[in-house]
Amino acid sequence: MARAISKTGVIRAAGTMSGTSLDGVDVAIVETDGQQIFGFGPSHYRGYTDAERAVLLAALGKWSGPEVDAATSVVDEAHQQVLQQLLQDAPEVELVGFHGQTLAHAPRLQGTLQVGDGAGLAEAISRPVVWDFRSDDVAMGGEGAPLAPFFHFACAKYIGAEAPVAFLNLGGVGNITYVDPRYDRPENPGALLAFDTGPANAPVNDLMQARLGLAMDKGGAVARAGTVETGALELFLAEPYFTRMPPKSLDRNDFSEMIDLVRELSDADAAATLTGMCAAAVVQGVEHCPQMPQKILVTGGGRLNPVLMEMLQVALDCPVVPIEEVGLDGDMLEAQAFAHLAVRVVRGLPTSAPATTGVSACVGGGVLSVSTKT
Ligand SMILES: Nc1ncnc2c1ncn2[C@@H]1O[C@H](COP(=O)(O)OP(=O)(O)OP(=O)(O)O)[C@@H](O)[C@H]1O
Ligand SMILES: CC(=O)N[C@H]1[C@@H]2OC[C@@H](O2)[C@@H](O)[C@@H]1O[C@H](C)C(=O)O
Repeated sequence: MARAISKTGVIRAAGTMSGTSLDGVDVAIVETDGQQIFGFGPSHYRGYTDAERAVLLAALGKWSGPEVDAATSVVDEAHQQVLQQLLQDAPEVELVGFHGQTLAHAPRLQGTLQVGDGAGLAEAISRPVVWDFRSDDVAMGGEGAPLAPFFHFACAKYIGAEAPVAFLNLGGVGNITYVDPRYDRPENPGALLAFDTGPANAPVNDLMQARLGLAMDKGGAVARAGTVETGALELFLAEPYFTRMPPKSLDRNDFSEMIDLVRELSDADAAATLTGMCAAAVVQGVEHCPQMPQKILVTGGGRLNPVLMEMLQVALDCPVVPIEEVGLDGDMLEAQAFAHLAVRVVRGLPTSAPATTGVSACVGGGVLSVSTKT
């Protein structure tokens, strides 16, 4: 017999995220009724091994075939392991939101692909699992991303924001959510505006890997020694993506040719220029906001890069701070988002809106798979 999910009240849900940086799987617990956040629980992280990362990298940009099957197995195994670990600490978890790993994203063409078998996961951990969060949005004309905005709205209420704030996620790709907390619900027109700002850390990571055999520019040390090459920056900003009105979204490798713009530069200048491009894309993005947010709360690994944070602070006319400043967890926010969204799905609440993904009407995506075990 399947475990029933309570129809009202607070649910202790776990959410997972395997992001575009391909570093590993985050899992985190949120206590929520799908609208309000009541608290946060423990979290875990399970890194991918080099061999696993190579399997995922080989499948990036592919829609089917043996590479995708191999990547799916890696994703399934890593998620089962990290969730089994979490459930030892928190057996009371009632529901799991399983994002999976995005391998390809072209919402207006082939669609969007997040691999991972939610039905298999539900059996493996004996919990109901909500997964495939993005397909319904894309089917209704949306970008399928970003999806964290409805959670950001709840976070803005949780931290007691009274004026518009922005959540800026700097992972492999950057995305921003403008939240006006004076509205009651995230689906109210005017409450949210969200979109991907541009590439964030992925190009710098790719540069570090190709030139120095490093996974990232830790602490921005390489960029700190260099100078931004303005000609390359201007060419980058001439990309039509930046003048396109939001909502809009990107695939990890949509800007992979950026690396050509810095090919002739020294390591330090190339790193500084790619970091400057990430910052400039965010600055362009902030201009799309209805008004300057009172604060920009930065989440994701980019908040740990002081060079990037300084570039943002110099260019933007409002405080740009790590999200820890308001008591939230910048490493786990995306995993927490999918816990919250899973609860919204089982409660029949929408997970995206025209202002967050460009979808034709509010939609509650996601597939619910229930374990057959008691
Ligand atoms: N100490 C650090 N210094 C500089 N950069 C860092 C540091 N820590 C993390 N990063 C950057 O942040 C990246 C990881 O960010 P994050 O975990 O938010 O990505 P993700 O969740 O995989 O991506 P996305 O949100 O696009 O799915 C690293 O690959 C690196 O580029
Ligand atoms: C298609 C896809 O997986 N997009 C991711 C990616 O990583 C960051 C950015 O691009 C964002 O749009 C999204 O993830 C976050 C969690 C989101 O949906 O809100």
